[in-house]
Amino acid sequence: MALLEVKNLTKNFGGLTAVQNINLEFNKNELIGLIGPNGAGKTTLFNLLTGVYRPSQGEISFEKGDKTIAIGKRKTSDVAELGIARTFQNIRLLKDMSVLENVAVSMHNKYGAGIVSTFFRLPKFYKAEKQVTDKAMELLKIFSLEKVVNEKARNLSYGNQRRLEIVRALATGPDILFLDEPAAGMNPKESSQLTKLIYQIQRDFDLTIVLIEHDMSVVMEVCERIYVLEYGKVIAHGTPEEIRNNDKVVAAYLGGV
Ligand SMILES: Nc1ncnc2c1ncn2[C@@H]1O[C@H](COP(=O)(O)OP(=O)(O)OP(=O)(O)O)[C@@H](O)[C@H]1O
Repeated sequence: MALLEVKNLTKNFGGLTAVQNINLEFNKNELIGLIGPNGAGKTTLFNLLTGVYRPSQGEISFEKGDKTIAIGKRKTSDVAELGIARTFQNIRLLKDMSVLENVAVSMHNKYGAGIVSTFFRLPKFYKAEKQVTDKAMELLKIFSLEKVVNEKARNLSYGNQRRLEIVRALATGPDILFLDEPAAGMNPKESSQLTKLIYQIQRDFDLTIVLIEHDMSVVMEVCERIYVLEYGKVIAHGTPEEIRNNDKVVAAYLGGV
């Protein structure tokens, strides 16, 4: 059974159909690429899968324990709490908070000590605080951000801001992580380091990762399966090898690469 399954998903914006009758499946522990030309509907699909947009038609179901949960009508915060995390194309950090605070805020729900113990600073509060800090530091180390924990997020380099975004998403303890162009704006060295990290965290954290990425070297190197979108429709899916040799894909997207 797939971890997340999409059936006949459609999203209309007025007269424009951004996502049209899409069917797809993401399995547990898979690293999946989502590619396609500009305007193909990739971000709209992410927004549908994470509760930002309501589908015009179709179903999204998520397996949680032994339950199948319909995502289509849930709020973003509910979807996140179920174990579906994401990053955004345009970085969305708490820019005036420190790196550590950015991660701690993401973890808040998971390790929250409750309003009473927080207010009266009961032992439970300090225990929860320490748990949050330890866990945040552990994650920040994986992304080589441990030396900048006290910096304001706005002062980080662009590459580090992108990495912090991923740490914040990971800090929510997701089952599935959607990364919207994580290597955008990075230089080739940063992008290659990030590729290795994505590969590593998918394995170490037992995660399903779905990646939108224009950098073909990243997608082809790490993804086990790839879906290709064009004009809101899935025009191909398969292994990197199959996608590389698919005539429709070459014509639509890879031709110029
Ligand atoms: N909120 C919205 N209102 C109206 N049209 C929208 C909205 N969001 C997206 N669209 C349109 O839907 C289509 C798909 O856009 P989307 O951003 O999902 O594509 P994309 O594949 O992510 O593109 P890119 O690679 O450039 O980010 C585009 O024609 C876009 O203009």
